[in-house]
Amino acid sequence: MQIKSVWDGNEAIARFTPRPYHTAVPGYVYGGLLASLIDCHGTGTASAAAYAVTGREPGTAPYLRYLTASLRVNFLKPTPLGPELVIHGRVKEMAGRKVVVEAWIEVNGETTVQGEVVAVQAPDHMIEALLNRA
Ligand SMILES: CCCCCCCC(=O)SCCNC(=O)CCNC(=O)[C@H](O)C(C)(C)COP(=O)(O)OP(=O)(O)OC[C@H]1O[C@@H](n2cnc3c(N)ncnc32)[C@H](O)[C@@H]1OP(=O)(O)O
Repeated sequence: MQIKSVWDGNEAIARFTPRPYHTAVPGYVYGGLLASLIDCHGTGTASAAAYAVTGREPGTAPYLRYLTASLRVNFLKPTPLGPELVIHGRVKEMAGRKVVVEAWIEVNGETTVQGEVVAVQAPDHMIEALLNRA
C-alpha cells in the first residue's frame, strides 16, 4: 500500500487515492483494497500507539512492529472511486503484546467502511526480515 500512518497523539491518519485499476463495480473502489487499507493502517496505528505509551520516537530501534492476528471489515456504503480516502485508526484496547484498533475510512466526509484489527507485536526474526528486505 505504501501508506504513511501519521499519529497525532490521539489517533492515526493515513491518506490514499485509489487508481482506476482498484475498481470492482465501475465507479466504486474494490472492497479488498479497502480491507487492505484497514489492515495496513491498523497495524501502523498499533505501532504508533506502542511508541507513544513508552514515550519513544516512532520508527526508532528497538523496533515495535505489529502483525495482524484478526481483521474484521464492514462495508457500510459503496466507496466512490476518485476522491482521496482518509483512513482513521484509534486504539480500543492495549494489553501486553496485543493492541485492538478500530479503524474507518472516510470519503467526502462520509464513513463508508468500518473495521477492527487485532494486532500482536511481531517477533524479532520478522522485524529482521523487514529490515533486510531489498
Ligand atoms: C513485521 C511487521 C510487518 C507489517 C505487517 C503488516 C500486516 C500483515 O500483513 S501481518 C501478516 C498476516 N498475519 C500473520 O501472518 C500472523 C500469523 N499469526 C501469527 O503469527 C500468530 O498467530 C500471532 C503472532 C498473531 C499470535 O501468536 P503468538 O505470538 O503466539 O501470540 P499469543 O500469545 O497467542 O497471543 C497474544 C495475544 O493476542 C491474542 N490473539 C492472538 N490471535 C488472536 C486472534 N486471531 N483474535 C483475537 N485475539 C488474538 C491472544 O488471545 C493474546 O491475548 P491475551 O494476551 O489478552 O491473552
